Amino acid sequence: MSPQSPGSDPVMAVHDLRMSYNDKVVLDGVTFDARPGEVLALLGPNGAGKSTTIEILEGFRHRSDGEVSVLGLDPATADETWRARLGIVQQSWRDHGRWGVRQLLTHLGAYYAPFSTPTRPRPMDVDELLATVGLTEHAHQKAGSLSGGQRRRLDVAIGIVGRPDVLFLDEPTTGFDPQARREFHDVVHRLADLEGTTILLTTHDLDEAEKLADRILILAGGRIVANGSAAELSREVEGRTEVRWSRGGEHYVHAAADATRFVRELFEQHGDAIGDLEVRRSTLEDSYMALVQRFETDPTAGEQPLEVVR
Ligand SMILES: Nc1ncnc2c1ncn2[C@@H]1O[C@H](COP(=O)(O)OP(=O)(O)OP(=O)(O)O)[C@@H](O)[C@H]1O
Repeated sequence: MSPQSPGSDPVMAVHDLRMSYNDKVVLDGVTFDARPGEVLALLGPNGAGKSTTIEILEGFRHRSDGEVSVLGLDPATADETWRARLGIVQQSWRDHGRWGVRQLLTHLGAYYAPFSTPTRPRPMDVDELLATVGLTEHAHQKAGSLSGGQRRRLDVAIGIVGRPDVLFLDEPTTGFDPQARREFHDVVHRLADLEGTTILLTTHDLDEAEKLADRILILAGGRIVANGSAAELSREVEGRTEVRWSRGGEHYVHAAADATRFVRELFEQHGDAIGDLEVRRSTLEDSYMALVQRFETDPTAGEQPLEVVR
C-alpha cells in the first residue's frame, strides 16, 4: 500500500456529516479524510450507516448536513467528468444477466473513453481486466449464468473498468471463495500501489480489513469512534495481549497490558522452568469488539475518536 504523504491534499474530506431518514438520525457528525493511494476500511455493526456514508460520497444520496468533498468537488453537485473518475461497487447491482461478460465490460468501458488522459488511459484493456478479476475463461458467458462469486468478480470489474482515481467498494468480497478473496486483495493492493487509486471499502470480514487497509474507521452510533491502523487500534485496547506458558506440568494464561515486561519478569522469576511460551497479540476483531462495546456502554466515547496523528 502506498505510504501516506502527509503534505498531499485529501482526496476525500468529510466534516461533521449528518444524515437522517425522516426522524431517524443515522449519521451524527462523521469526520474523516483520505489521502491519495490510501486504502480505508469503514467498519461498523449492521445498520451503523456505512452504506449511507458511501452513497453520500458517491453522490447517490443527499446528506442532511455537513461538508463533503471528493476529488475536490461536492458530490451533491459534481458533474459527469467527476463521476467518470469514480469506481463504484455497490452491495447489489441491477441485473445485467443477458449480457455477455466481455460484451458488457466493452460496452461500459466505452463510456470512459472521452475521459481518458495521458496519465490515466481509460478504459482499461478488457483482456487485462478479465485476467485481473479472474474471468478470462468466462468472457463469453452470459452474466446471468455466472456463479454468485463470479458475478461479484464481474461487479468488481465494472467498478474498475474506468481506471478510477477513487474506488468505493461496499462489501466487495461477499460470496468469494478463499482463492478469489486472495486474488481480490492483490487487485486492491495493485490499484493502490501502482495506480495510486484511493479506496474506501466496507466489510464485515475483519481479517480482510486488517490485510487491506492502511487505516480503519469504526462507525458506531452515527460517529467515527476509532480511526487508525489495525496495530494502532490494538494498542488502544489495553490488557488484551494473552501470554500462555507452562511450568512444572501446569499450564497458565494471563492477559497482560505490557506483555514484554510481563514475560521478562516471568523469566526473571522462574528462568528455565518456563516452557511452551506463547504471546498472542489482540487481533483487529478483539479491538473492534472492545471499541464497539466501549461505545455501547459509553456513547460519549464517540465524541473523542481514538485518532493517531501521524
Ligand atoms: N432509504 C432509507 N430510508 C429509511 N431508512 C434507511 C434507508 N436506507 C437506510 N436506512 C436506515 O439507515 C440505517 C443505516 O443503514 P445503512 O445501510 O447505511 O447501514 P450499514 O452500516 O451499511 O449496514 P449493513 O452492515 O447492514 O450493510 C439503518 O437503520 C437503515 O435501516
